[in-house]
Amino acid sequence: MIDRLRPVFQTMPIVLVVAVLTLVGGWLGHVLGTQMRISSDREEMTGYAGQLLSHAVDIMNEATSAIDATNASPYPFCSHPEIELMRNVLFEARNLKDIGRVRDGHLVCSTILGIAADRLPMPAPQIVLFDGTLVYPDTPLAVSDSKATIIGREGTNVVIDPRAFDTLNHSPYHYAIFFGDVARNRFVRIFGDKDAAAPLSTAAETWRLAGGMLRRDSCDQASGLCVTVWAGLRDLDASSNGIVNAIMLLGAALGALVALIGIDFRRRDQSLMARLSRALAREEVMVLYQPVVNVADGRIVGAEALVRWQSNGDFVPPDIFTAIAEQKGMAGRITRYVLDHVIDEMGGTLRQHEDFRVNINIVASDLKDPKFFAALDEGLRHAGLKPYQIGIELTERSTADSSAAIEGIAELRSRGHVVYIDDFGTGYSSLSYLGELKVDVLKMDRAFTRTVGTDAVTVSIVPQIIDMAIKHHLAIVVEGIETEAQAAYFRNLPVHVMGQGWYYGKPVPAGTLKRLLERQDGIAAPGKGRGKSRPPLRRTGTG
Ligand SMILES: Nc1nc2c(ncn2[C@@H]2O[C@@H]3COP(=O)(O)O[C@H]4[C@@H](O)[C@H](n5cnc6c(=O)[nH]c(N)nc65)O[C@@H]4COP(=O)(O)O[C@H]3[C@H]2O)c(=O)[nH]1
Repeated sequence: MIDRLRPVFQTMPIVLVVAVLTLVGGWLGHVLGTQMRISSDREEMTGYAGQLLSHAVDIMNEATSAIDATNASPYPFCSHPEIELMRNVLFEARNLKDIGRVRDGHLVCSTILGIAADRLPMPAPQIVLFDGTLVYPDTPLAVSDSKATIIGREGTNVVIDPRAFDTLNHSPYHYAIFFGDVARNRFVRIFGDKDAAAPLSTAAETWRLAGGMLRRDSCDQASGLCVTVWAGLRDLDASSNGIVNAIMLLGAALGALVALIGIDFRRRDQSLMARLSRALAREEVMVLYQPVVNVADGRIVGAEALVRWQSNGDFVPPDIFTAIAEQKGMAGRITRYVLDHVIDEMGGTLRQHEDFRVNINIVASDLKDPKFFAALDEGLRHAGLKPYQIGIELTERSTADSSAAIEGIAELRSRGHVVYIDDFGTGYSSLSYLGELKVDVLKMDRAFTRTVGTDAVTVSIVPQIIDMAIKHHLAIVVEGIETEAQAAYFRNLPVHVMGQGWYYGKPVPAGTLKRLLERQDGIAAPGKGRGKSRPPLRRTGTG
């Protein structure tokens, strides 16, 4: 039963990660889509309110002009010529339904009524503006059963077409137009929704999101008009649900994609580690040796062991797979593999030449790993080598956990190993930190070597690093020497340094290194010339 369920348990975390990231992506998409929707709704409402206001301004201008033209009539009050004049004025107006003349609070004549048989009383205006303009909103008309807004001044009234805004209806928005004395916050609704609440403020623009409504009020002091536009969020949702849903789906799809890419990366890492594990077990990983020379005379005094691995025919850079192996807890296996190969392949040479040294690279976790220390002891004892013949290289990164690094380094040195700080200058270490770490040798990163012979500003750091290394009694290995100019620069320094780089030799198999050594007197023939170029074995002075 458990076996049958195993695949389900194995795939469950993947399904969970994909589901969670899909939901998170969908939720973010929804939030983003809603924000975009609200901002586009706002934009649309602003445009709509602008159209309403400009139409309302046109209507009020028309009303004012009609009133002025009628009041300027040269004819007797409500005479036939005056009514004729009023009809001509009305003919020119697009949004007015009637023009009438008023005396003592009564309508006496109008373009539609002609001369009223009975004088019709006008209701009290709802608002009287400072220039004497009277506003009668929603007022029953004498000539029909309908109601309309009437504006009057100095004995003339105009009836505004109650359908003047019909062409501007725009679902899902509602609107209302207010008119009055904006500065004193006194106005009445003259058009639009009867239940509309008065503007919340007389500012040029006010937004309110409450009660499931998005509302915009805007007032224009010059014309005395305020426009209020609002819509229910649900109605807005319905009109733009498509876009929000599309963005939400896109977010969900992106979330799922990120999850799948992450899982694929993890699988690749895992399968890379599975392949590395197989390659180590089958001894398919090679160890090459790069000569370390005495820069003064170019003689090989040691070597650095470097791993080489080809997976499915492709070369995998060692810094990449060792870093992944470190994350996956597999780096210790590589270290022990390299150590075993160094002892197997170079043990004879090391026994023959006691002042020759091969360095191995280790990682932070090795410093705390009893298996590593046991393997070192066992390897040295078995091969009959001196501890100082196996140098230990640690990158600056490996020493980030300083207390563990200090302890591990002290342990290695107490056993007689020479400890190198690798790629110096690229990471964490300051020279004072180096003092605390108490290593023996500083390997100056090849980034600094590259600047020698150029105008690069960083070249000025090289003498500084060397000076401070001397002050801390550290020996120096310069990495990445590629040209004669670089070699000459370091050869001519007043201090003795070791060097490593393509100029002296690329990493080569053990057999090739041994042949190089055979060509070199003093190494090829033990005793001959020995001691001419000893590598720095121990830190001197305070160390
Ligand atoms: N451009 C240039 N490059 C030069 C020159 N001279 C040497 N090199 C390269 O510089 C690197 C020196 O090794 P590293 O600083 O310890 O840096 C090493 C080390 O951090 C890591 N590594 C290699 N082998 C091992 C190993 O066995 N264990 C662990 N933990 N890390 C290893 O991978 C890094 C890269 O190793 P490699 O690719 O072998 O690259 C090597 C070497 O091939 C030169 O003149 N010019």
